[in-house]
Amino acid sequence: MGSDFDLARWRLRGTDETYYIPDFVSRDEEEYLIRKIVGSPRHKWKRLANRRFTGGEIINNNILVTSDIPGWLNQSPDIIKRLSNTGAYANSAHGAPNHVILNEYLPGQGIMPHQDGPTYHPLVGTISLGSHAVFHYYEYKENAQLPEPSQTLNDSGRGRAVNPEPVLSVLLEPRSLIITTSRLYTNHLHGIDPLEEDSFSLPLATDAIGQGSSGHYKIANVDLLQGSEALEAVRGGGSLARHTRYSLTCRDVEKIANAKFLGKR
Ligand SMILES: O=C(O)CCC(=O)C(=O)O
Ligand SMILES: [Fe+2]
Repeated sequence: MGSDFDLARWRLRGTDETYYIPDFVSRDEEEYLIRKIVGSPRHKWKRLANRRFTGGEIINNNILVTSDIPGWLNQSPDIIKRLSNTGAYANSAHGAPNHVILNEYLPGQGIMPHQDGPTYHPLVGTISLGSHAVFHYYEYKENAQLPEPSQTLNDSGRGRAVNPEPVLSVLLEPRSLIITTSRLYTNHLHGIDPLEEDSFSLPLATDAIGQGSSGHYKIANVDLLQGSEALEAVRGGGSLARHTRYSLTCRDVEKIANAKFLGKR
């Protein structure tokens, strides 16, 4: 993937802020990366519920203490370089991700709708390995400031009610990359439902009239899907069983501290 990568080609219809790139890593690379993830020393990851972190620790004032991206992510294959070659990180402070969060999901596990917050340049690249997921983006309810604890997500969204109907849903195939930027990053939330399988509904006949092949499918990237199983499930109103999924979420932390200086405090 050279630096002439055509990012615009992968933009999701109807958005200015989301790019879905299927087969961002090959099957061999996927297998290699999963092997490295599963075999990497657990003490190197900061653990939080079903999430593991690498690539440095963020301390309370939004500073990355060390940049510690493991060799299997930035050597061969050099996923970090491949991400920066998409051009998506061109305007971020370092022009490339310097922080990676690894999430691990068993079938039936998801992640509550949340925002990633202001620590990062407002752009995240998410690589899916091992299984698909359906990623939903949500918006806050207009003028709603009432506390709704069941829908309170993280500090950035505390007390704001969320519209439970997603504004955008994307099927993330294994080996794909999704890039979320700008308003969808800063104003919306994102999450994955805790399901063992994802079911897809057919578009209503009335909706489909004049809408072309992808008309009103709930899955916004139906035109960009590569796998026949995924296409069949979405187009045919079928379902896809989830397997263990690993996601690598790659961001640019804007302020990097001098680790030695911090250590002496
Ligand atoms: O696993 C994913 O695809 C999403 C993870 C996520 O939203 C996060 O780490 O902030
Ligand atoms: Fe997130």
